[in-house]
Amino acid sequence: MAEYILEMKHITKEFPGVKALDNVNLQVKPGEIHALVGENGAGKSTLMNVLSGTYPFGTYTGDIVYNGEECQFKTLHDSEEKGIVIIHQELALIPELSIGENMFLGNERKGHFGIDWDKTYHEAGEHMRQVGLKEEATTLIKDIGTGKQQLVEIAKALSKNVKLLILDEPTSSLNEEDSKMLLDLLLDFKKKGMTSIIISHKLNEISYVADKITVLRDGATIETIDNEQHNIDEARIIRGMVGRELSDRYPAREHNISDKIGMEVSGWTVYHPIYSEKKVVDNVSFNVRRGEIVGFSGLQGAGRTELAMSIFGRSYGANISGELKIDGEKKELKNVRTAIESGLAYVTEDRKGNGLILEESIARNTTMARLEKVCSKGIINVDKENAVAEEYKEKLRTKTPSVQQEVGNLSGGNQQKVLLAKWMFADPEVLILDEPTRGIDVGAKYEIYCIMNDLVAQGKSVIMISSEMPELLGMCDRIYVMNEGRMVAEMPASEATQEKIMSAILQSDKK
Ligand SMILES: Nc1ncnc2c1ncn2[C@@H]1O[C@H](COP(=O)(O)OP(=O)(O)OP(=O)(O)O)[C@@H](O)[C@H]1O
Repeated sequence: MAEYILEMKHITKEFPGVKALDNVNLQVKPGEIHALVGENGAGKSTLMNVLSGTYPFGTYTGDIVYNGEECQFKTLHDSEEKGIVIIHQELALIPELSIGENMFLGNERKGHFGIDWDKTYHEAGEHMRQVGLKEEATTLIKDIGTGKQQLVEIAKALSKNVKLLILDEPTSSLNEEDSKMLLDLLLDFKKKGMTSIIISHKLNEISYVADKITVLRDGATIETIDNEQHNIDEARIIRGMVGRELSDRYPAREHNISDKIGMEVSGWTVYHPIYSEKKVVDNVSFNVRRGEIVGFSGLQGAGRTELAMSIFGRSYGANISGELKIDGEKKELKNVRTAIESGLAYVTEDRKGNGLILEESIARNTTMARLEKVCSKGIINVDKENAVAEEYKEKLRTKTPSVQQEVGNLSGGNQQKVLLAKWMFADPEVLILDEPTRGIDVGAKYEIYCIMNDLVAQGKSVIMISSEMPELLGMCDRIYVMNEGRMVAEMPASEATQEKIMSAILQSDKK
């Protein structure tokens, strides 16, 4: 057998104005789990898109040798035929179709009279068993959580006879339990001889699963570290990624919490927009002071996003009741516009669905929530708009050749930065951040934390919803815990631990 199952040699790929990959090399041995790490915009996704034929042969330079054979993939289908399957950051499943239908979409199991449904569901069931997915193959995708959807994608890859599985940030929207399950599944596949490449910003997960770690920086290969030989710690990976030591993950802050309450919510109840009997948020009360960062912890489905969105101008839910006060004054925020005018901002976890217009420029997306701030006499002052966008580009170190670039062309993490810029420019008094560092590299995370510190230093209030407990513990003054739509605990961050938070959740489950 050849030493390497995959060799990518001298790969260079350019987009207008950006050299996304500059002479990149990657060597992967059969049966290993190979991690690709690097800052946002380093070129990780682009490299995998070259490999999978998403960027066809001819649009890049360099060679791909797979199983000893030189490959010139023109489509995704070409690479799949060789057993190379890529699972993207944003899952490509169709919510209204069943697990089985999704699994064989475009690759249907045919009988004499069209699709053979018995065969479809039988085979789907087999692959679901291989990934430990305990559901019926006829269950609709929209009725299962993200963790299980990710397993469906992997089962789908198995149905295509995958030999080299590529996962682009597979755990970014999974909770800790689902992430662990997925990583253990990869380790299990490895024992059976499968090769995987995994892109992730979660360095603890990389240290846990990866045999080798290749670091990309600014479109170039920096190094490949052997985790088996050296048992790599996170600090070592960070050094490779950002080219310097990052001694502290969370910037220090002078605690200057005022007695004044910035926002107070009492008895907040929200019903599901379609299943009108279902309470998604149940009689929740909380507050955040000026100068304070308050964290919201909980498992997926705890109702935190729904709570935040329903407060933010009734962007979610039906039959919303409860009282909301901003700076002691009772408010009725009937829509997003009144919410923004009342000094509230919500940075969504779903940047594509809710936050950004991908076909628009970075500049327009930055000013969108408060266009009037760059208008004179009702007309947008383009110079002013560009200057604002430039300022935030510098502040957040957004990687782009120009603020005129369409947001859709940015890497995932850089899109997140534009979303943050948009809401910072809105200059809110109360800022709700929903998973603000998802898909963000370690260096940029630090910068986002610094911005949060700046905001509270100016006397604003910040609420952070996060599924990463270390981040909540590292950044917040106070932590609320939600479970199944209810508020189940509140504690000062100084007294909080991961165990205490988990036990509050588990205790409330028993009630
Ligand atoms: N279609 C495109 N048009 C123009 N530029 C692009 C396009 N796709 C990617 N780029 C640019 O190429 C560079 C590499 O992007 P890529 O998505 O590969 O980064 P990444 O390492 O995967 O980042 P992240 O961790 O944020 O997902 C970025 O500067 C990005 O803006």
